Amino acid sequence: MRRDYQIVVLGGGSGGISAARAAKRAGLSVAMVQDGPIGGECTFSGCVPSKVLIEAARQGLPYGSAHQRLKAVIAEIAEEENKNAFLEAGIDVFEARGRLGSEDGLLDTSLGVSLRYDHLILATGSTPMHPFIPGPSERYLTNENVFELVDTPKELVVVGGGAIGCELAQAYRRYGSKVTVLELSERLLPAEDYDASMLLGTVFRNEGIETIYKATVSAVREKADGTLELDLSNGDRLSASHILLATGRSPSTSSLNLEENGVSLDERGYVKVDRHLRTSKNNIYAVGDVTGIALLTHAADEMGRIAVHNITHPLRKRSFHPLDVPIVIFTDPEYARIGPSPSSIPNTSTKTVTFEIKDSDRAKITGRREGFIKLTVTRKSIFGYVGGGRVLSATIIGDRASELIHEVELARRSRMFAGRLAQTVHAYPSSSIALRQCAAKLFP
Ligand SMILES: Cc1cc2nc3c(=O)[nH]c(=O)nc-3n(C[C@H](O)[C@H](O)[C@H](O)COP(=O)(O)OP(=O)(O)OC[C@H]3O[C@@H](n4cnc5c(N)ncnc54)[C@H](O)[C@@H]3O)c2cc1C
Ligand SMILES: NC(=O)c1ccc[n+]([C@@H]2O[C@H](COP(=O)([O-])OP(=O)(O)OC[C@H]3O[C@@H](n4cnc5c(N)ncnc54)[C@H](O)[C@@H]3O)[C@@H](O)[C@H]2O)c1
Repeated sequence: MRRDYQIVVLGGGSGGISAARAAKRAGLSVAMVQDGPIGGECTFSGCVPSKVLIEAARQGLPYGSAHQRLKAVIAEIAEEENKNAFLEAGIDVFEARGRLGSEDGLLDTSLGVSLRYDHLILATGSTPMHPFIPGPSERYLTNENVFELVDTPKELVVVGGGAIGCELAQAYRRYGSKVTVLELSERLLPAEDYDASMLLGTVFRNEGIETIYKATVSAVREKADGTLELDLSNGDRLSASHILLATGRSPSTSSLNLEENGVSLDERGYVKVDRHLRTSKNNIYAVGDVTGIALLTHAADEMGRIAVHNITHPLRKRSFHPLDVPIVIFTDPEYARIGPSPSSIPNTSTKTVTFEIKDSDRAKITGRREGFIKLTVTRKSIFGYVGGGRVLSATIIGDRASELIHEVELARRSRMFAGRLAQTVHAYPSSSIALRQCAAKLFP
């Protein structure tokens, strides 16, 4: 059987949902092919369950109640985003695996139905990367099964001190697990700001989370009582009841017939796209994790809309700008960044001012004193540093960093004079006054 559509979206996670809805809004006939529940990783094994656990731990709930809440929140979101809701919205849904067909413009599905498309949007996401560790691999947890745990792990070893590792290590520690983080690099969040990483390392130590740097697991043995014994690359040994792998992601691009159909992949297997999100094949776009660009839900969501816009407005294309995507890591204190990564900022043509959160009255009131804001500005064309210059980037670690970052994002996006942040009246005693105080340091 064959069906015809203007747009076919392969994958029903954050990127696919956004693309399918945008295509429908644009009045196109659209089908989504999804081999699991609509919502993908974010809803079922990513943002939503992890953030419920983190927030419930912050509120002091016991793990059992947190786990019930996690299930309830997922169910509530799935209630709004499911096959029926999409069908009602006029989006055909095929619950199937899809792959590019041998004929141009054709997607084959495991249901035996082939879908002819004018444009295809790839949104197949990514899966956890599994480093090779000899041992009982069926005992290794990833984000795909860790949220199924109904009891707190007694002794949890988290392999990888990146976004997932840091968020979950802290959450499980707060539920009472003995937690050890193993990180290959010399610090937590190695891609992020050095000082923020040092601060988080101190917070982790104070909370009783052990951190072992420049180390990984080289082998695991399961003892008769079920305990796991871990050999570390530095020669040490650890024992644990559970191991969680959080060592990065692999793109879901194998067995899609992509290269056979002219869609180029990069050396890591991610789909190569140009700034308009078009692949090396004219009528195929890609959005979300599968592009390897910014592995975040809000990035996938934005990419979905941009891809559809570019398909429907070929003469007025929009670009996707990864540097305009905020990064937030929901540790406590929260970490947030907008703009170029700290290591890529040239310090010859920029100025950075830092404000310690402890110096704000809000911090004195709440007692949440840890953290800082770093604001980096660059010269504005013609005006140079007049008016404070142009906002280039910001790093915030501290209470409510996840909220504060968006004000800087707006300033950056609108190429605002940084001084406007210092001129803007902020309510006393809010957390965001700290941002105004930080910007004021541009005018000593
Ligand atoms: C623990 C964790 C916490 C996270 N927390 C956050 C957070 O707080 N904020 C944030 O912004 N991001 C967070 N992320 C990242 C976020 O979850 C992802 O960036 C986002 O879900 C990617 O969306 P996507 O649509 O690209 O892919 P996915 O959500 O993976 O969707 C792709 C879908 O395509 C389906 N699929 C794959 N191949 C095929 C095929 N051949 N046929 C049919 N269907 C197919 C898959 O089953 C999948 O459901 C987190 C991730 C993890 C793991
Ligand atoms: N709050 C959020 O937005 C959020 C939360 C979680 C995840 N995510 C997304 O999910 C993606 C994946 O998260 P992640 O934490 O798996 O990846 P990551 O890239 O953030 O971190 C992986 C970490 O594991 C380390 N590592 C790699 N191999 C190792 C090994 N063999 N032994 C020890 N350490 C090793 C790396 O040095 C790195 O620090 C992130 O890139 C992020 O975009 C976002």
